[in-house]
Amino acid sequence: MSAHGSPIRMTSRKGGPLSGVAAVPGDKSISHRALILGALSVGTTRITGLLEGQDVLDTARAMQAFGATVTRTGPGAWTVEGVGVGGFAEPAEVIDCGNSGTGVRLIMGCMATSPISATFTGDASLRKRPMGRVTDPLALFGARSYGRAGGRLPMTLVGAAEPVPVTYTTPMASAQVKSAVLLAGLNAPGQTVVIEKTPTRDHTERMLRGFGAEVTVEATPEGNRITLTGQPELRAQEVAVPRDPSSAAFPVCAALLVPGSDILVPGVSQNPTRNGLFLTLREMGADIEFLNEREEGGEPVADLRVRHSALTGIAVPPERAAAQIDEYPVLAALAACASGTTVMRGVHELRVKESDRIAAMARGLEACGVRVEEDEDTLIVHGLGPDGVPGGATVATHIDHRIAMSFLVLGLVSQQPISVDDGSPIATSFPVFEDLMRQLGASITRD
Ligand SMILES: O=C(O)C1=C[C@@H](OP(=O)(O)O)[C@@H](O)[C@H](O)C1
Ligand SMILES: C=C(OP(=O)(O)O)C(=O)O
Repeated sequence: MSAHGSPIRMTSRKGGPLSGVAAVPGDKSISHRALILGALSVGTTRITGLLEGQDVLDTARAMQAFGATVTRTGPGAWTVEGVGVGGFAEPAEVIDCGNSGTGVRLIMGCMATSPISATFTGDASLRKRPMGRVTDPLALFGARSYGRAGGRLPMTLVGAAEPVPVTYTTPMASAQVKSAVLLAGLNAPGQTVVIEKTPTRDHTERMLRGFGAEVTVEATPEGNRITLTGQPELRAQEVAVPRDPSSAAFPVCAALLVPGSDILVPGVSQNPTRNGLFLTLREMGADIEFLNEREEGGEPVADLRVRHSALTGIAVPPERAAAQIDEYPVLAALAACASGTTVMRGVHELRVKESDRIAAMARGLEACGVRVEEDEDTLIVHGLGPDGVPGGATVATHIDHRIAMSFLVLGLVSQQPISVDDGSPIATSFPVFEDLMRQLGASITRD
């Protein structure tokens, strides 16, 4: 599943206002976790609203390989018959996680404390990404890993036959690392503790509790101290996956940029560990109304009414980085059309995503005529104001869905169209992106 086939060149160009309802698909982070926790539970978990993007489909296939029965019963409707904590079978095949850092790192976590081994691989993007950040803490449980230089995939992980519980302070703000440790802790006796200096998305903690595990979170001077009591019996659940705020970011930013636009984006998570972009956009002058605030699938959600707005560059608070980590590419594209400068600091984690997102955005924006500055931890975009971005370039996306979608959004307002060399990775997280954007009135074509 890691082959992307032939590249799909796509182009976006200026057109009329965007209007209508942008019902974006299910949350990717929660979809992975629903399948994984379903596989680790006793009984049949029923999931609705599952994101049917390639990243999540790869996790579904992996759960089958470890012994769970995963069945699609309708659009976004899936069941998982779990094998219980500690019940994973040794897979007979290589686990190919495609483009998904979340998939591979969480799955490594949940097999690391079982007496089985598995070999993991992924596409050319995932094979470049660092896995030491999960295999280091997993080694403390007793797991061993054999990968390529620099802790790269392909990699074989040998699970601990007699795991011990672990107390681990995450060295970087990463929900994937936190989650890998907590999932490994499920099959270790006693209490596994993760301390994180900066809070990151908390779906694993919320969902583990929902599946019946004992998880406590305590605020300490060192940061959040998350304690999991090992070897629980997880019980199958009904999971209604809320819509993905990281996907919502694309139609939201497009509507803010295209003159005359007025759209509604229903059911967007307002989980404080995920809503950083919306706070940032409001500080830039965005007209976003949060309507009908409620709870869905255990997450606070709201319907967003978004209207075209005059935007001003700001310094994004670095402490907000984790809560909008996947939204920096589209924020950088939007910042190019703001008046003034947008400063994004504390963003070094962007360098180890599907691509080096600081470099990919900087090179792409420069090709479109925008002045940027970067250092290891910073991206600064000098906005050209509405109508100021020349465009007229073909941007390299480096097998990165968010780079592709960000430049397709920018092309809706640049003076000349913008093309991306390969839009096929969009299917990893937002398979209906083109249709949804076209229905709103955007001009996005395949060349
Ligand atoms: O746990 C998750 O579901 C995710 C965590 C983040 O990655 P890091 O843990 O590398 O920050 C994020 O970028 C990714 O898209 C999804
Ligand atoms: C970083 C992302 O995903 P992952 O790490 O799961 O590949 C993303 O979707 O932006």
